[in-house]
Amino acid sequence: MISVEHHRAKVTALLDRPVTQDRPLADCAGLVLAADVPAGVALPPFDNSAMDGYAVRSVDVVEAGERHPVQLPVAADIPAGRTDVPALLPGTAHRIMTGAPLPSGADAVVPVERTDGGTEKVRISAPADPGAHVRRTGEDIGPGAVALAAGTVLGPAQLGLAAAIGRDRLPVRVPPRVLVVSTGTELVLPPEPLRHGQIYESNSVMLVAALRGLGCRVDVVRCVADDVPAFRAAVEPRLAGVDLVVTSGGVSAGAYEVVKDALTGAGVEFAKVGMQPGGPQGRGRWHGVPVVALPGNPVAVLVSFEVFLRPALRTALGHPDPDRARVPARLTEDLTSPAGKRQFRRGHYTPPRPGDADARVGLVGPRGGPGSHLLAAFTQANCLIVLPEDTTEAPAGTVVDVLLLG
Ligand SMILES: Nc1nc2c(c(=O)[nH]1)N[C@H]1C(S)=C(S)[C@@H](COP(=O)(O)OP(=O)(O)OC[C@H]3O[C@@H](n4cnc5c(N)ncnc54)[C@H](O)[C@@H]3O)O[C@H]1N2
Ligand code: MOO
Repeated sequence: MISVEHHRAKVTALLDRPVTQDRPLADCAGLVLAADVPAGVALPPFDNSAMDGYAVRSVDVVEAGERHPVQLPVAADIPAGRTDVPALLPGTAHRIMTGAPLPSGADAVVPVERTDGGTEKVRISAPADPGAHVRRTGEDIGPGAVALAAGTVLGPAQLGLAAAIGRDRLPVRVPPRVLVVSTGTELVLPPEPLRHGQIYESNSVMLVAALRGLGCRVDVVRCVADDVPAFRAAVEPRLAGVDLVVTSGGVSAGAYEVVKDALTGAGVEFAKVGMQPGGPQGRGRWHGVPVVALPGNPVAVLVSFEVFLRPALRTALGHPDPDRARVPARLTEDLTSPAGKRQFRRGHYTPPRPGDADARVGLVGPRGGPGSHLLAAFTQANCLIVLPEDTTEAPAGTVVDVLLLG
């Protein structure tokens, strides 16, 4: 039996060939930036008004007040987008809109609410300090500064900044193209009615959703029979276009272990990992393509994804924090776990509240038993409870680690 860490390191090494690509911004959300991006322009690129109002010289409105407004001729109108802005002469005002360039000679903006809104001449009833309501060139980011550093996860704000500095593409770590293959002669797809002994296929649906959630492009081959020639015929022709194959089923100790039988000796190693669920696992390369072979039980598939594939893929994608958040929590029920195996139980975590006796530790209760077929219970879970290899009993009240599923 091999350890969770050993298998995880092997799976991570299998995927650690980052590919970078320049992509349109619209296709970068959630991905990781592969290189520093310098600001091509300053932000703001020019001094501009933060308010709809009047650009003035602050010295011209020093005396302005509600009872004694200062009247100035309005010499120009500057909507946002005007590129030929005339200079402001002493003793005059320019009507100006938010985002419009501040005319040279002006050093402040009086909001329209502090004026009578005139267009020929304007009565100004409040003074303005130098710099009032002016957004200075480079105040947000200076030209040439690193706007986004390599390793940044590109969310809406980061993509917005890239657009604002004039980028339409960014260099990103490219998620792999994955082929998901579910195996099992018992598997059928709706609308076919179930005959006794058959079940509806669900593993590939989970894997496709989980992989797409990481940005992977995913193809799928569902319900491959437990027959080695059938498996080869279904998968081999599709290897050329993919960076990773993820299979489910056919890896344990039975008489018809199609994935194990097809890939043993062909570059993929199979082993029992000291964990529950997700004991039987395989990984390696087949015709040079990385293969991760997961067991068939649905809960084992999802737990294996969480423990091995998700962190390995996030590492390959350059995420600074490939792992789920791990927090302590107090068990609300007694749990048991097999000796020598790390158990990942599906749980529901409630964070601590300020008034709680122990405000640092939340509560966690199991959802369903340890059986790796209990998928309905998984849908009620928001975390995995981790019981270490040397734990066989964890009574209610024990503080355990939980992985938050987000
Ligand atoms: N003698 C032993 N038997 C088993 C062992 C063992 O160590 N010795 N390990 C058990 C564990 S743990 C698991 S997990 C399973 C893994 O077996 P396989 O990977 O060979 O998976 P299958 O036998 O093909 O399927 C297991 C289970 O899951 C259902 N299944 C499979 N694929 C799907 C799918 N795509 N959608 C929905 N359900 C699926 C399948 O019908 C079986 O019920 O082996 C144990 N046995
Ligand atoms: O992967 Mo199996 O759960 O350990 O049923």
